[in-house]
Amino acid sequence: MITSRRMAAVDVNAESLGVPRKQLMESSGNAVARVCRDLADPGSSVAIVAGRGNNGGDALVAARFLKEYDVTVHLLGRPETISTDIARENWDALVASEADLRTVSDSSTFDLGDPDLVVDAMLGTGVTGALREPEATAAKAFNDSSATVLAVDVPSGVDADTGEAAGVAVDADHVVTFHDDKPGLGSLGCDVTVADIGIPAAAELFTGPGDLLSLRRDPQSHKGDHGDVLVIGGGPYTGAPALAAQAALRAGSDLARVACPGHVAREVQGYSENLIVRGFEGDHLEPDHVPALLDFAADRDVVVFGPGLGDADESLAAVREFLDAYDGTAVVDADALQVVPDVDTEATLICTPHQGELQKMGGETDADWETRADLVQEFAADLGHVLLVKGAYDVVSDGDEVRINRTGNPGMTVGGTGDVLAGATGALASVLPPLDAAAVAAYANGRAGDFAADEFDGGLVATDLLERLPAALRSDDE
Ligand SMILES: NC(=O)C1=CN([C@@H]2O[C@H](COP(=O)(O)OP(=O)(O)OC[C@H]3O[C@@H](n4cnc5c(N)ncnc54)[C@H](O)[C@@H]3O)[C@@H](O)[C@H]2O)[C@H](O)CC1
Ligand SMILES: [K+]
Repeated sequence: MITSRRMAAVDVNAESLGVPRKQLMESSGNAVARVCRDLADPGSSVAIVAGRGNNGGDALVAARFLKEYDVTVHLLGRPETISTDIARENWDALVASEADLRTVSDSSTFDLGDPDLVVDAMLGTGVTGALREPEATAAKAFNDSSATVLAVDVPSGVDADTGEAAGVAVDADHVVTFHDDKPGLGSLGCDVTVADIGIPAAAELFTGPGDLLSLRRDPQSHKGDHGDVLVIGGGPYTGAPALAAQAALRAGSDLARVACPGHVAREVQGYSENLIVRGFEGDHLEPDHVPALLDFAADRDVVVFGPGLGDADESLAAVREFLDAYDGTAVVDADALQVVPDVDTEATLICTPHQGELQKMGGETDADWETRADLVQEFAADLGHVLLVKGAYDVVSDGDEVRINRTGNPGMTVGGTGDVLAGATGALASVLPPLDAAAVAAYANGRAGDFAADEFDGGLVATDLLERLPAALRSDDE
């Protein structure tokens, strides 16, 4: 099963792998034609009803493949209003080929005729709200006709994720959907064919520019909608919590707070006036601090636990106590990771170990990334948490799905890049599901590192990543 949102991401990732959308449309159209041949005998009449988006484009391709049928193509709207270049190119090819074409400018000019088969390609995953005209009139005509109705990707007017319709929708006999089954189709009671349209498995497995699409902001949003992240760390190290908190801001969090020992607090504040810093007594985290930290964490979206914390027994005991009682979302990094296998927590954890830390947690690793991916997936399932295991190929898994990130470069072995990643993961976990947050953070952190390496090669430092995170999180596909 794949949601519309994930499908849109995978589509862009396929494009970045060198498989353009027009090629996918050709495969989709071919698949539509194959199902038409299963549903209607050669020589029968087929009405292809195409909308102005890519769903319509799929069916315009199908028209070229159905030479042995009596095909009429109805375009809902004027050709100038076709909304994508690839759909328009396929329309133009039909015009040049003198296919039997009708354009429907308004609902009064729509005449379905009496076809044996209707191909519903009015709207696919691009639908918003109830069907407008002339689509609504056309949908009623399909539903009233005795023709077999084949829907392209999803019956027009139906939400592919929920199976619900905001108003009138096409009642299809059969759906040919692309790449993978859609969650909303099962409840419709029609036959579903899933057609492979040649999207490489790599477009789902490897993070890519499509993964950034989920970060688009609602223009109506308010302060706090994009995250309030609390970094708990510092002690032996002072730079690490400051880097993590600044990374949270650069990755889009509205607020970033740091809770750390008092002497660290002064330094962290000195690094950046953008941070809200709270010091606690003593020179490292102790169990006595936990009740106040739990209170402080309760109103935050995500806690990032571990940067610069050190591995004093008392600090690790405090991490254990905190996680035992905490039920929010936490990114766990650095020395805090080693307690994760022993805690019984209600919290949603995203653990960000490098391979040494993974082994310290009881996980296994391997030089071959595919084997490592299997091992990480199994270990994530055992732990019941999301793992982001850092390496030349980062492996992200929630125990069910696996994503691999290939951005990044050897210059990133410099100190502090892991703290940046942990902070960015915290910010993204305020706005995305945990697996997506980890995958997008790994992708953007590596991409920021690649931008920095263009300038500084092996001399890049962690603060270079901070500056480049916003650009690394920006989608070029808008
Ligand atoms: N990788 C893939 O999944 C591929 C999918 N393909 C097909 O593309 C469609 C999605 O195409 P898109 O252009 O994004 O959207 P639609 O064609 O569904 O619709 C856009 C079109 O419709 C108008 N519109 C929106 N809502 C309404 C409404 N309620 N009433 C009337 N009109 C509406 C909007 O203004 C646009 O003009 C996917 O389903 C697949 O079929 C690719 O071909 C191959 C790759
Ligand atoms: K459709």
